Amino acid sequence: MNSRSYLQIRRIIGVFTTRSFTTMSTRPFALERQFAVSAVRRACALTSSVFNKLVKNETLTKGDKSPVTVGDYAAQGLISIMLKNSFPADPIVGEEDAGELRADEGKVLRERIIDLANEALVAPRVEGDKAEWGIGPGQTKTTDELLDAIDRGNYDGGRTGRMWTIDPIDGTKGFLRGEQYAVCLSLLVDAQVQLGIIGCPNLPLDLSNPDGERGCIFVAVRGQGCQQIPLSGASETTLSMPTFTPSSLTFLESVEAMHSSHSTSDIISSIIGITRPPIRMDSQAKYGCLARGDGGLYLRMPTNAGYREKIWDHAPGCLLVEEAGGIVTDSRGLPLDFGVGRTLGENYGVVAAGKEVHAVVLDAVQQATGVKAKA
Ligand SMILES: Nc1ncnc2c1ncn2[C@@H]1O[C@H](COP(=O)(O)O)[C@@H](O)[C@H]1OP(=O)(O)O
Ligand SMILES: [Mg+2]
Ligand SMILES: [Mg+2]
Ligand SMILES: [Mg+2]
Repeated sequence: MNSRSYLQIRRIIGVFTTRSFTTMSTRPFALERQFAVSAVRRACALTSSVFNKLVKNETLTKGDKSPVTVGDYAAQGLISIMLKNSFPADPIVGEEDAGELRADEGKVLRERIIDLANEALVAPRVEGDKAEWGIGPGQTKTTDELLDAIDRGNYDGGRTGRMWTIDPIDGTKGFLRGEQYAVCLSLLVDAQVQLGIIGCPNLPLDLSNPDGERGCIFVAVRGQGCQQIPLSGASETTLSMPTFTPSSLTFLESVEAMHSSHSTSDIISSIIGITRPPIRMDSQAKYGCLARGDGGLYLRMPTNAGYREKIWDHAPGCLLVEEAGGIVTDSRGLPLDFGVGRTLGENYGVVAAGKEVHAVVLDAVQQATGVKAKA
């Protein structure tokens, strides 16, 4: 072997060794996780600042009668712009679209949303932020760029490939009341949630100390556990659901009786023998609370046959709970299917609980609703 071919072989071996070492030492979805924490932290800062300055005419009512604020639009635009810079090939299933903002009547709202999104984009980078994600000084966008970014959330979803879900403000009614809401982001690959993250700016780090520090991020990567990070800092705590017995359960449910049937939950609760009152809370913050042991059960029982649950309302939270050791199914006992499209399809509700109690709860749900178990 001449010295040139020897060097070529050494170079190939060198490259190969370096590559495999990098792959081995980097956990799957490490970059996506770092990105997601950064994007959700920035969006939480945006929504908190909106709440403090929100005025009455900055909220619209959508076709389904639900409210949407300048904060929802600006936060979706911000995350979408960051995604376009970071993972340009990945499609997005986002809750909001810019249709109403493009019309003449949307002009005032539009200008306010551009200002909010640009303010959030140019905010100084903090540890973990990367310039190539399109954030930091000088990274402003034009009106058209921002509206297009919001509309990149129009992907139809489906069973194959990578896709992100964005719910820029989940629990908009809670947000408007100054109570709980969440900024929610997830990454699905072939309809399986691989990364889920929920930022809860108003949630106490410890629910038993409501006057203590507020603001939590919950994040999970499949196979890597579920962590809580204070919104104010970087330290992480790994969460694991404690063991509950059926009678020691406290359940979590929506504040809004239109979103989840309180009366069905009451029946289920009396079948199980739960005596404690439910913790009522808006948004996917409930999934984060469940993952960290604030109550051992989250029930979401349909109120009208026509409503279809959206994938952005459950994908991140579902992974948080599973990674903390819980089980999430519908009332038939089937896993939630994130591959149907933008919705979960026909609505069989959501039953999320610790693994020791899930079977007992499911049985009670089926007794109360008449839904049959499916293998
Ligand atoms: N009729 C409905 N049934 C169930 N969920 C609904 C309904 N209308 C809106 N939602 C969505 O329920 C979620 C809030 O749930 P919760 O009541 O648990 O806080 C939100 O995603 C909200 O949309 P939005 O994101 O627009 O607020
Ligand atoms: Mg909404
Ligand atoms: Mg939502
Ligand atoms: Mg929303």
